[in-house]
Amino acid sequence: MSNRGNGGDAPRGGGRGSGGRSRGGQTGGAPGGRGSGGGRSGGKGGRPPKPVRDEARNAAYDLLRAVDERDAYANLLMPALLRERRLSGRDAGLATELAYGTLRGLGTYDEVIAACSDRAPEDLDPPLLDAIRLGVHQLLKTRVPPHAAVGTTVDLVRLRVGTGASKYANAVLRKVAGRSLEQWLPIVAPDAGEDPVGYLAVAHSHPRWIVTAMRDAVGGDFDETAALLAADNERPRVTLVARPGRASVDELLASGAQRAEYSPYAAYLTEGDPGSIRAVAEARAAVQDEASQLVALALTRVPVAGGDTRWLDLCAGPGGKAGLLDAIAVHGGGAGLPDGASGGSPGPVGFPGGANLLAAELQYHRARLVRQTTREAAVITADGTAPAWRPGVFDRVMVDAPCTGLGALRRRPEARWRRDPRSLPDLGRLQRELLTSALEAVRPGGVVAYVTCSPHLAETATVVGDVLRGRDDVETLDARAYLPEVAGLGEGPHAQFWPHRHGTDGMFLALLRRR
Ligand SMILES: C[S@@+](CC[C@H](N)C(=O)[O-])C[C@H]1O[C@@H](n2cnc3c(N)ncnc32)[C@H](O)[C@@H]1O
Repeated sequence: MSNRGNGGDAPRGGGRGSGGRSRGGQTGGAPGGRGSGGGRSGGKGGRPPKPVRDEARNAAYDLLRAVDERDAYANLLMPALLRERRLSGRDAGLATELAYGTLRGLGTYDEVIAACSDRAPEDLDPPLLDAIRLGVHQLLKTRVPPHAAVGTTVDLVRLRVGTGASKYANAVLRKVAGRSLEQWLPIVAPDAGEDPVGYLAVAHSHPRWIVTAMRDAVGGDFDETAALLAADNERPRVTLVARPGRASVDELLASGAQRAEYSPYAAYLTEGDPGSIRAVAEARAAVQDEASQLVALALTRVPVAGGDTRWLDLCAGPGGKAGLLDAIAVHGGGAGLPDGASGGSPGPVGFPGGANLLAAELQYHRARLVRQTTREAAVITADGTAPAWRPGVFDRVMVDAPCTGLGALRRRPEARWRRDPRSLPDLGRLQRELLTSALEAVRPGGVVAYVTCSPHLAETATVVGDVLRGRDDVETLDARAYLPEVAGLGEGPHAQFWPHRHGTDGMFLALLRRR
């Protein structure tokens, strides 16, 4: 992530350049006096002590380098890296926290580094910059003691980058250690009154364009935007789904999970590896965000007159929602739930079962993943905009459209720096085509769910509004009415989940009935 898009384009505060570099661990005493960070200054005129290799920090560092050098996806690479290094338990937790936290926070950290260095972050050698970021994260966002944060980082730079670079890192980090994050922000962030977007971008480490999009999506409120951005920097909880008729929430609870707040199929896993739970290993249960479960459930709850046997998932890969829809279609929404109850949810579970799902996915390898999450569904590799089916044959259609994924930034730590606002027009065209195709595929009286994992208005209400403009054959339903267990879904008629309100991904749902 040496080039992190336009995240750092906020005007810098007065601190830039105020902390001139000094060498060899002699930083001249960092102001603020937070213990001055310890660090490695070496013996009197002698050689510094032999660097110690810290496996957790090395793994975190290697992840940062892989994300920068080969565009690796952190959440895919990290588990493999931990296995390869034989890191488990606390070490695995530390490596993951340090790597993900650094990736999330580097928009803030680069501003602090800029204030403590005579070179702009973009002018530093990327391997050195990543190591310094790792050190800054420990200093400003963790309870790692400052001397350990500086010392382990300096050792890491000596081992992995070079001795000269380690002196530079030492000098920068000792300056950083002189202040807390709260003390740095007024120095490095723009004034919140003059440039609220710039302030939020630096304070919460998001590119400006995402701050603007989130602000618009929450209705312009500064504090709510700040809460949303802060939630993006939190580690998401692990939520499991018990696919009805295949597993039960009680089975997940017996495996150590906790009852969830909203979805009747959900349980929260607060510790441990989901893969070690038998129902998950057997694909009867899975890891699935609660909002993903609820938008699928909402589609199945809408009453549909007449036959209700043919369902379509138009964008099914990798198969999360298809896995749940397939189970509900076949077994019914109440299967596996206690009699007359719907888990922790007061909402009805609705559909009685007896339907079949067709799951379509453009990419072959993703269609193969859908086959692993479903049991009874027919899975095809197909372009949803050029249907392989006759029009008007489906009773329910899910279109979970490709999008920027701005609602899932918590679980993809580097994503905010990779997403590009220039992708919005192409995505918007595809979203409109897919929704139009879904409305053609559904029969009169049938229902379509349009879903995105993004709250960006250009991908949500605007798409729905544009597609429906001039059409009198589609009724917009109040999606919130089919999610009675969840408050705070917005002004309607569409429903918007939020990380800061619901602890879920920022999932959008529109429910549309063909007349
Ligand atoms: C947001 S993801 C769907 C996630 C999925 N519903 C789930 O819950 O796991 C969007 C999917 O649409 C697929 N896609 C993109 N263009 C498509 C098209 N024209 N027809 C069908 N699928 C398409 C992408 O490959 C991607 O797998």
